[in-house]
Amino acid sequence: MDAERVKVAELQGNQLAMSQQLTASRTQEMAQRRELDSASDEIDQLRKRHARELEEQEIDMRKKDREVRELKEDLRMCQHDLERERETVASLKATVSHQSTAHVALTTQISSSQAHQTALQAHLEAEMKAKSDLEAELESMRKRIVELEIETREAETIRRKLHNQVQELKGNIRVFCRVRPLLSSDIPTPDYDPEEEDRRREECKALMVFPDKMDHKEIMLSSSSESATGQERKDEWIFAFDRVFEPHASQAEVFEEISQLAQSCTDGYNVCVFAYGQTGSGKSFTMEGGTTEATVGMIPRAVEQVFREAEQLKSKGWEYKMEGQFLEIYNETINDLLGKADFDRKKHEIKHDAKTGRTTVTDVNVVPLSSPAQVSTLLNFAQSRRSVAATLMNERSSRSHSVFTLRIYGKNSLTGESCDGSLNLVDLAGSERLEKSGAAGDKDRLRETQNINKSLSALGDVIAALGEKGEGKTDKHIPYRNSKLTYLLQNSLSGNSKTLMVLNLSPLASHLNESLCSLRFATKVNNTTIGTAKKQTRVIGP
Ligand SMILES: Nc1ncnc2c1ncn2[C@@H]1O[C@H](COP(=O)(O)OP(=O)(O)OP(=O)(O)O)[C@@H](O)[C@H]1O
Repeated sequence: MDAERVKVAELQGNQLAMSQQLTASRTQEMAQRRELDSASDEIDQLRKRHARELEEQEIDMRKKDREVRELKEDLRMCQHDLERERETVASLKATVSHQSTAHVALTTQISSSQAHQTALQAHLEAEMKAKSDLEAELESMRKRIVELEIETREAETIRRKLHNQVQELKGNIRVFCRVRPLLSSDIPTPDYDPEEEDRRREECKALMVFPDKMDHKEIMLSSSSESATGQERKDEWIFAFDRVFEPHASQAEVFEEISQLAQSCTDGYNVCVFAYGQTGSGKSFTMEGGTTEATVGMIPRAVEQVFREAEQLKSKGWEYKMEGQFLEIYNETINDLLGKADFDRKKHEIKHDAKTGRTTVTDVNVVPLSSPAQVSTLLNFAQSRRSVAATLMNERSSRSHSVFTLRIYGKNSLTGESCDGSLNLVDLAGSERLEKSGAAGDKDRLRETQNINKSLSALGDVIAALGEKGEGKTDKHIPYRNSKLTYLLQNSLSGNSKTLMVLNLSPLASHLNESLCSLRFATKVNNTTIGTAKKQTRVIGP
């Protein structure tokens, strides 16, 4: 039991200790509970603070998130910008590299340009120097030109005088002889026979010979006949003229010899060119010619030459005015070929102005001319009027004289000189004799032929009288009034006028006698000189 009591005491001591311990524990627990409470308060506070802080942090976080997003966006934008900038940089780099290449090239170019510029500068300076030298030279040339122009004008005046002297030395009356070729119309048709053609050609060759192969001044005609005693008789006639043109001579060759005379017109001289010969001998062909360049005749060529000459003389101060008239003399009556009516019925009178030396014909058309083309229109017009007249009066054109006159008035504004010349181109009526003309039984034809013969012999007489006057017989009467033709041409045949007669011949043996008559008439003219040295001519024959 003691043990028990001891035990109980022990237990009670344990219990007390334990109760003390419990109290202590309780105190401790209380303290701890207080501590716990304060800790829990503290925790609450901490929690609250933490929650607040958390909330603040969340707000902060959200703010930060937004900022991050914004920053990200900014970053993205920046990256985009950066990318773009990079691209720009890359392209700029490429440009820069390109530019630097270009720069290098440009630098090279600039330096070469500078070198070129330097060279150009030097060249320019040299050119400027050359220019000023040239200007000085030009100035001296200008002065020289003015001097030369004066000299040229003086030379032109001298040339005119010399040209005139040359023309005078050649003779103020010249005669050319032109034989036309044998034509197909000369061979009889129908029943054309080539042997007959050959025979005629041989006959022509035997009839006319041109002995002077150098100067072409002679023509020899020969014929053989049987005398009464049965002996063969050969006759030869040699004629010499200023120029003889063989059948093959072209219009250009003939004109070459005449062109000098055309020039005299622009120098203020009167020139007459006559075509003389029997009908069909080639007078119209020589004067008017055909329509082609090769066949065009003396009238258009002379007119062309006068216009050309006038144009050239413009540079020497000459200004020309030209006018033309075209008349026909038929049966001693003047007809105006440029008249308006089909057939000229007006009465025309010839008037000479003693003061001016000008000849005018009343009531005729004088056409101002400014170009050769106008002249050819005028010739065609005259030709058509002649054709009308020809149908009205059988073959009239060959039975009348046609006179184309080109008047040329010139004034030189620089030298004060003036001139007044005329070019008369005359297609004379056929020169056949009465028996050949078939006029014997025809009264009208007889009158025509007598008039033609009268005017042609009047022309011969005037020329012969002019020749005598030129040889010293100063009081010699010149029978200009003996025919309308010579009266019309009075002023163009007298003084120091220049006359050319183109004697046209047919090559046919059947025309021998007509040809001889024509040649004798032309020889009479050729032996005449107006005021200057007489020409040497010879005629041999029966
Ligand atoms: N040199 C020549 N070359 C070629 N044909 C020519 C030549 N001369 C004249 N004829 C020709 O001869 C023919 C007669 O010539 P043209 O009419 O000129 O003679 P004409 O003497 O004027 O005659 P008419 O007195 O009848 O007017 C014409 O057919 C013409 O073409």
